[in-house]
Amino acid sequence: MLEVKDLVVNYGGIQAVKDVSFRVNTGEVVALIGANGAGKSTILKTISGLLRPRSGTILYEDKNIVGMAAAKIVKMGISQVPEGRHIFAGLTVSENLQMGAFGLKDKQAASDQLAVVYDRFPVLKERLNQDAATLSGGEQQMLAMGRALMARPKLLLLDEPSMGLSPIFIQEIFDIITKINEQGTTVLLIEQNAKQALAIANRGYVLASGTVKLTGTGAELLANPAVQATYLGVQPAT
Ligand SMILES: Nc1ncnc2c1ncn2[C@@H]1O[C@H](COP(=O)(O)OP(=O)(O)OP(=O)(O)O)[C@@H](O)[C@H]1O
Repeated sequence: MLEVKDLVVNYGGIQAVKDVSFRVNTGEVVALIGANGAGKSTILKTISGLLRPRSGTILYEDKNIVGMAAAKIVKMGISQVPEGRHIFAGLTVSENLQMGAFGLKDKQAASDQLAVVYDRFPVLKERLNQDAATLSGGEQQMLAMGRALMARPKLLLLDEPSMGLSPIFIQEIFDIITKINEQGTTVLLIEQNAKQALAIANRGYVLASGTVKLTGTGAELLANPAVQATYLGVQPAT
């Protein structure tokens, strides 16, 4: 579905992504993990069309989407939930969700999809007239995910969905991601919470300093001593 090849992204003189290649197959959950500053968010923003790479290709369903406008990329089936959620704080829950449907062709499609989103996130239905700013952190994350789902994406990009959430909510968010995937949406997830991300991922890539250092199935990476020592806080055996 998605093939990123030899991606290089700079911010002025800073090379944030040095030479990254990876792929996401239809139906998978793929996790990109890595420390702060490894380049994860930059990669997602480049796929979404918010940043232009210096070089490299991003093939989505066999078309190179580099240089396409972000709105066109959404219409092609890629939606991103940004880091920090970026919900519209002055709008209600329902207004936020309707904003996510801007690319859908007709009102009926939008209202059908709204029903799907309320079914997936009952808490949003209970609060549809509440100002988004007054939602808890976990509810805001659900709203941001619900808004991205309003566009009926084939590929959902999630930037640190567990950030700032309590442990019980983190588990709930990962369970929801699994359910969204089981219902047919392919997921590319970036996370610092490597343990839970790899636990739900079919495959993962470990990034450091702007390049891919390791790849494998979620289970292989969870069992890898280097990943355990660096990202999972496991002390090496002596
Ligand atoms: N707008 C910007 N201008 C200049 N440098 C930037 C900008 N955004 C990111 N960078 C730099 O690019 C590098 C990669 O940042 P990026 O946000 O992609 O990392 P990340 O892996 O997502 O980190 P985190 O987990 O902390 O969000 C960092 O060194 C960062 O300082």
